[in-house]
Amino acid sequence: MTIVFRATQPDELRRAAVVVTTALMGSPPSDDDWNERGQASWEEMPSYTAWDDDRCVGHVGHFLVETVVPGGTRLGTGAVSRVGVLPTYRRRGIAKGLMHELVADADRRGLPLMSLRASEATIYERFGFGLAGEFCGIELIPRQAAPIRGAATDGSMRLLRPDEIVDVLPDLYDRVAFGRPGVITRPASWYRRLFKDAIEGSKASFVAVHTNADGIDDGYIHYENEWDDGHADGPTGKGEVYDAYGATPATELALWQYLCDVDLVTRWKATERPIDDLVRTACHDTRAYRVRSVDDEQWLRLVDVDIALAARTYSPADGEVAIRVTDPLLPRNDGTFVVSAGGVRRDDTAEADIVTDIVGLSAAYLGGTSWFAVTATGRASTGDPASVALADTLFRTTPGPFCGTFF
Ligand SMILES: CC(=O)SCCNC(=O)CCNC(=O)[C@H](O)C(C)(C)COP(=O)(O)OP(=O)(O)OC[C@H]1O[C@@H](n2cnc3c(N)ncnc32)[C@H](O)[C@@H]1OP(=O)(O)O
Repeated sequence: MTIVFRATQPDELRRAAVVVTTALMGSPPSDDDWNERGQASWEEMPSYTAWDDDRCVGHVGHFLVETVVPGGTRLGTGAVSRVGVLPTYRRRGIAKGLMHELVADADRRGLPLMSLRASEATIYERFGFGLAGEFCGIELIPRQAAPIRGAATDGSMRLLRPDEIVDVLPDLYDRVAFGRPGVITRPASWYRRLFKDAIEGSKASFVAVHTNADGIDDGYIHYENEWDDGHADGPTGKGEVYDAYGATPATELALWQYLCDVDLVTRWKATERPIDDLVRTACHDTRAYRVRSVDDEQWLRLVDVDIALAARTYSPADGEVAIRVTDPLLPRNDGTFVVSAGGVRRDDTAEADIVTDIVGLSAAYLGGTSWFAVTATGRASTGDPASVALADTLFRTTPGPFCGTFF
């Protein structure tokens, strides 16, 4: 059997979609789904397919987005998605061949980063991805949580009409959502998917916008609520929070104060919140905020180490640390990078304080995984624990990384 890997052609997209939905145990797109949204979202994604003769058997692709890195610069990113191989073709190196094509594609396009959400956490390190950020699932009991400390009190909230959402949100998201490293830009075409129920009015799904005292929209919250008839204390309201972005911490907290004031809801949940969520600290009673789960969120791969390291800022610290990196897939990245508060220089002759592979560097890059953890777990080595402490000071970011968008 000879498997051929090649860039997916426009007339092959629907067959690729069937392969991916089969692999991910979903339903293949209906004609309506495909015509309405599906085809367009596949067309905007550069992708590769694997072929056994004329049978499509595997697919990988990446959306072209930007990721905020520490300091606020946005770097071009291949947001990897729709990875799937037919059950009858697994464990023969097909995903490997496709991922190698995709990494090379990102490199050719000049994307300094690749990023993904993994179906299983054991798959992607072999392609250079490191776990760069986690999220937590939480529950919030509004009556216990309020008042939310630090919430802005001089603004106002308004609910968007369903027909306003696609017009208002892209610009608002771009203005207010980039407060953390790891946040990504959202292509305009994603809004109909991300806000489907609020746009169609098919559920009690809402977007509420915060307007500050100067009359400027500076935050929004996307949430749903419903009756919970199965609650032990009798019927009560419950709700789920999706996006909650404010241009300032005070605005973000005002969004949560708003949720606490929504009548009838006795319990909010959110499946994706930052690990260092300010909301927890802001609750009148911090036990009103319960962490229910912690999971891997953002897997990152540095495609161009020179550009990526130069693009981020570093925290104040005395001294410099030399990090030697190896990258079997992209040997151009092999080298020694000397990092200080002032920036980075490449000096392949420098004596290394820390030696790691591209996985270790990618994990530590956004400041979400410590060099201490990378070293202690064998992904990096050092003869000098003080260098590891210095690297952690330099790479630390506050607030920590969070993406918040599933793709
Ligand atoms: C970003 C996203 O889209 S996440 C969604 C990923 N897709 C899915 O989970 C759908 C269901 N699964 C699948 O379609 C396939 O099993 C895939 C895509 C995960 C793997 O495809 P395969 O063609 O079987 O992988 P392939 O044979 O190339 O394996 C490459 C390596 O990954 C390893 N590997 C593959 N799948 C897994 C897994 N699920 N868990 C752990 N290791 C795995 C293989 O052992 C192999 O290791 P090696 O290089 O050290 O020998």
